Amino acid sequence: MTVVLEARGITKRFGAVVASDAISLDLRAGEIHAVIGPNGAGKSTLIAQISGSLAPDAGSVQLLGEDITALPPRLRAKKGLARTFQISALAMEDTVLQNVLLGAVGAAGSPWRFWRSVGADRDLRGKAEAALERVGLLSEAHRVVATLSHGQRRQLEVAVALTLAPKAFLMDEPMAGLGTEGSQRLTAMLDGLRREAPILLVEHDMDAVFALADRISVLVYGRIIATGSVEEIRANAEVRAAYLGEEA
Ligand SMILES: Nc1ncnc2c1ncn2[C@@H]1O[C@H](COP(=O)(O)OP(=O)(O)OP(=O)(O)O)[C@@H](O)[C@H]1O
Repeated sequence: MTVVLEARGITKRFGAVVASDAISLDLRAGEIHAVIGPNGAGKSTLIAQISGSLAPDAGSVQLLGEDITALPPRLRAKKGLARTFQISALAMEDTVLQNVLLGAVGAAGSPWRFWRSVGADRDLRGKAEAALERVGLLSEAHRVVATLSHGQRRQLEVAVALTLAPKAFLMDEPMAGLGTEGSQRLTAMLDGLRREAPILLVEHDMDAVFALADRISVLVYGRIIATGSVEEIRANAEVRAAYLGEEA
């Protein structure tokens, strides 16, 4: 199976803390690969190094075989590495459609055109509407973002990311703060999204992880102690002791 994204030997120390201890993992076409682990295990630090907001002390990141370790986040995003849910980057006073158009214009590489002519740019508008349809928000296109539910905002963030024609998604706790219904709706949406681009998913909500993940990697003290299917991870004694056990 095609490896889309690969981290090799990612290492990061903060003083005496080894937050990433030679972490290697890959993300393959069509899959959702979840990274789970207790608080402080190093999940956010790992995602930050893959997305480029934090430089590793050692190791490399490859996107479709290209070494992107030295690229800043913006250039990684341009190459198709789409990070969502980090901090909401939505413009709350603008409409749903305007937010997606802004993303589409950014992807087209000419933001200065936005306020003058974007409304007339059919190609961009078509891309924005297709992205909204994909996440189930087309009917809300003219609503102001501030009036959306948290769950709808997450859907909108995915729509903005989709305008980049992503090769891979990095998702950091998409279910955080959502109620049961919102989580279920987002889970259903992410379920289909993996066909467009594979998803590296950091998530505390184990219902969502077990429902979605093709593979799970378990991170404990900066080290991956196991990678496998949902069944393999559930049955793994070391994982149960280190992580799942404490939740039971
Ligand atoms: N900027 C920093 N400076 C110093 N230590 C840090 C820094 N960022 C993270 N750490 C430490 O690195 C370790 C991993 O933290 P990280 O936030 O990556 O874990 P996490 O698995 O994402 O945790 P959580 O599930 O609580 O979000 C922790 O011991 C944390 O205290």
